Amino acid sequence: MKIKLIAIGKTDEAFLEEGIQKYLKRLKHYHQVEFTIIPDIKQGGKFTADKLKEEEGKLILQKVQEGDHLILLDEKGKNFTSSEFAGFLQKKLNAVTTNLVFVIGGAFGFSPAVYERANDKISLSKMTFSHQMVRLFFTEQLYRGFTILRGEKYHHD
Ligand SMILES: C[S@@+](CC[C@H](N)C(=O)[O-])C[C@H]1O[C@@H](n2cnc3c(N)ncnc32)[C@H](O)[C@@H]1O
Repeated sequence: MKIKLIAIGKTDEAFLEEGIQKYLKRLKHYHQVEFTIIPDIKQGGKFTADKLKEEEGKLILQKVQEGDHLILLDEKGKNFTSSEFAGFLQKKLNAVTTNLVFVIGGAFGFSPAVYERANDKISLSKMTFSHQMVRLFFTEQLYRGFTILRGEKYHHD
């Protein structure tokens, strides 16, 4: 089973890309994690927010295979401490036999179709972050989660 992380649009800041790559590299020691970027919709700036979410949603759902366990990163999702998130991750690793797919929405979030397909919604904070920054925050939290599960000295409660 792979862990997949999907985001919309190229990471636009070198300082974010550097951090994301740093945690993806560290994650290799724990699990197979695949990061996929869905290219921005051409002329998307001319779309309404709802239309853009709908088109992005179609592309997101094309990447999700039948049976995949789809978890949305969403500011209105379940809130965890990092240790609780590690527990959530462990439960998914035990129970899910298909891919575990985490998705970060586009600048306006997700379409109703994506919400409908989702198995879980998790939040990193009640605050809203840019979809660019969430990539870095989440890869770090995923890494932190694995270190907690292994009892390594990275996280200190
Ligand atoms: C700028 S936010 C979208 C905000 C909002 N839904 C809207 O109406 O515009 C872009 C994406 O970043 C992710 N995101 C932002 N803040 C988050 C948080 N606190 N926890 C988890 N994901 C977050 C979500 O995937 C969200 O769809």
